[in-house]
Amino acid sequence: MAEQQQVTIPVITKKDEMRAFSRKQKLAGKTVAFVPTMGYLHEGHLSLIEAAKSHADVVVASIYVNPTQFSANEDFDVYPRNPDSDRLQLQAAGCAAVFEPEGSLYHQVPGAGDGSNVVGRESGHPDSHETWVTVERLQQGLCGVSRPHFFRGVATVVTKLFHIVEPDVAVFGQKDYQQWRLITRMVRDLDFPISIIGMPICRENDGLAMSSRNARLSPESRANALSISQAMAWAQQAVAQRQATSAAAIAAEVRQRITAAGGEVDYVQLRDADNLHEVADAAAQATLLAVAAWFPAKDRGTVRLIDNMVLGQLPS
Ligand SMILES: Nc1ncnc2c1ncn2[C@@H]1O[C@H](COP(=O)(O)OP(=O)(O)OP(=O)(O)O)[C@@H](O)[C@H]1O
Ligand SMILES: CC(C)(CO)[C@@H](O)C(=O)[O-]
Ligand code: BAL
Repeated sequence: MAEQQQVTIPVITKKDEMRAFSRKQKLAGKTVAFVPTMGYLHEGHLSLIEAAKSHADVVVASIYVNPTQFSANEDFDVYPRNPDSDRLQLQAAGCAAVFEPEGSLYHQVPGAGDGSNVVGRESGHPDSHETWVTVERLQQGLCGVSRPHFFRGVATVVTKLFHIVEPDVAVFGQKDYQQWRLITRMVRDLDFPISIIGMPICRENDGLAMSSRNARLSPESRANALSISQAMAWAQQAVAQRQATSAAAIAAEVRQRITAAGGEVDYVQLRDADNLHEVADAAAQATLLAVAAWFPAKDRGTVRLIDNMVLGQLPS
């Protein structure tokens, strides 16, 4: 019989214990890197842990499916979860501790329902959580259109996590490109003493961007979702060879290819890769080609996938 692996990594569930753990490392002269996640880990997450190890002495990861970044009609309830496997993966990757908050990270009023602050499910209690961090311009557009509560929830929970973990460095994936730029801007604007590192997208062998949500795709959708990376690869080549550089024309072609493969496109947009301003000519600067599209899920509903490629040079 195969021997079961034991979880030996410290699993910290309380905010004050997490803060004490980090402070203890710092008192011992060590630097702390932090990798926030929503769990159901894959190699993309593990690449962030690897990067974190190269930037600090000690790495802490968090697993928390943050309710406030989901609207009521989104996939909070069916978001994939597997904490046992996550803990073992983090342990094997060399993480020093994992923060898995017990219950809600948000202030809860006894007797005020689940107090989860999921938009659309708020208890409405006057003493529940009411403080939000918004990055005014960068939270608009792209994912901010179909997920209007998303970036407010992300900026707020990342702020809370930064106050709890007190890292020197935090690592984010460029798959969530707008999120990475927004957190970089938030840290600059609000003087967090934290360096933000953005790491490249890890892909499956056939090019699909790794994502926890891929687990919810039907086999047919899994095959059809390849149209996203394939259409982006077409765009990258078209710009490199100057066959097409008009942002509008490239967006239209990418949209058409994904739609033809059965995807419902949320957006296809070309933006300045640094500040996400709109661009007209993809060859005039480092240009982000960003895509979001829905494909049918294997159970019910749809799965929203995001992906992107930079046409040209990445911002620092
Ligand atoms: N394929 C990937 N390559 C690099 N980083 C990634 C990849 N997928 C996710 N990340 C990063 O991991 C961190 C945690 O993301 P999260 O836990 O939401 O995983 P996810 O796979 O992006 O989930 P989903 O796509 O279902 O939202 C984020 O900084 C995210 O950008
Ligand atoms: C940064 C994050 C952990 C905040 O909940 C989440 O948005 C994610 O996993 O990318
Ligand atoms: N990876 C970003 C988390 C989310 O989509 O809610």
